[in-house]
Amino acid sequence: MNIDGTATRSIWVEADGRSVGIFDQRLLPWALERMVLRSVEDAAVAIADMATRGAPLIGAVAAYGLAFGLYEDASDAALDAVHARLLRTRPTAVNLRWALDRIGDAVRPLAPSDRAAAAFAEAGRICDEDVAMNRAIGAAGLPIIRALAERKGGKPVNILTHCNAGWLATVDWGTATAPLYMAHDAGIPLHIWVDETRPRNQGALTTFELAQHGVPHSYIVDNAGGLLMQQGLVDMVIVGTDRVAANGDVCNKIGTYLKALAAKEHGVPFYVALPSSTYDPATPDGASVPIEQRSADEVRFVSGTDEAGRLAAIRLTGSPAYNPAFDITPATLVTGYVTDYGLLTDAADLRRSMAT
Ligand SMILES: CSC[C@H]1O[C@H](OP(=O)(O)O)[C@H](O)[C@@H]1O
Repeated sequence: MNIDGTATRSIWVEADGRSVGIFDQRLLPWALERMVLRSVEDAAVAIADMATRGAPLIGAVAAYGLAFGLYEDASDAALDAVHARLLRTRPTAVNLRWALDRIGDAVRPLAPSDRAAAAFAEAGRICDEDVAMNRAIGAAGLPIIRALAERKGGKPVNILTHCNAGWLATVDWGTATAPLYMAHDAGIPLHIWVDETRPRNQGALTTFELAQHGVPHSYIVDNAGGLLMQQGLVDMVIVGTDRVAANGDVCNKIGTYLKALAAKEHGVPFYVALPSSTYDPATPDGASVPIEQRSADEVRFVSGTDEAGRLAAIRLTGSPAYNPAFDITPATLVTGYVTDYGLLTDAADLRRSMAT
């Protein structure tokens, strides 16, 4: 997508051909700073601290991280150790394991001297395929929005989204946002309600993306969605996901479940956008997904950037805090899964289409 009219991805190969660049998402949307990742630790710390984030993107960064490790030591033991180090960074998004396993499977049969370059190339393919999957998700979601627009007879379609499942969370396009960008580009009038998504406020990243693309939107507090649905101001909800279990349960950013409950109550269709790399047939149900517990300080402090673009934090309370980063939306609350295989309706449909 674009920043100030210049096309960019969220991750790119640097000129040396063996390091990668990313945006430091802790500083967005106020400061646009790039970071170069050259080592396993660079990649691991960037993922754990959420300098880079979003299920598909952390998979891509981890894939390059594994290649960085192999440049240092391409033995079987090093491969296993680096795989384990990167896997420990964040537990919930299945894309991380998916990408690490894919690189491991691709290079293990090779001679150690060939492994690093092969891993780096495979990480590039993961990135390119992610872009293609997100484009396909956009194409699958576009008819849903077009149908709503026809029903509204030219009035803007109001769509609520939670967290950032945009191009910053993927390699390009985004999952939940791909249909929004395609609908906007097709001339369909849209207005997006963007949940702020405490405590990390990924909604601010979504506003940055939508503003850059010229998509009308409003930033709302996390608790506003219920009222807006009650008042008929939401035509559909679309969110991304970090893992979809075999039974169709959806793990996504904390707060998603409440939006799904409100949507069910008010008859608002609730869609989940995912690439096949986020479907995990090995996890039977939502209760089996490991929910990341992040630092209590993410709740106790509000973080942002100061006038100079430096990270700054304001303390809200000294009390103990609890910070589960994700929740589970049961499959029964999901209207449909917008995927690179098209619009899928239930767990059986997911299994048939996506399981390899
Ligand atoms: C398309 S990304 C899915 C997902 O990633 C986000 O999590 P985080 O910001 O913690 O990495 C969020 O749950 C998005 O919906």
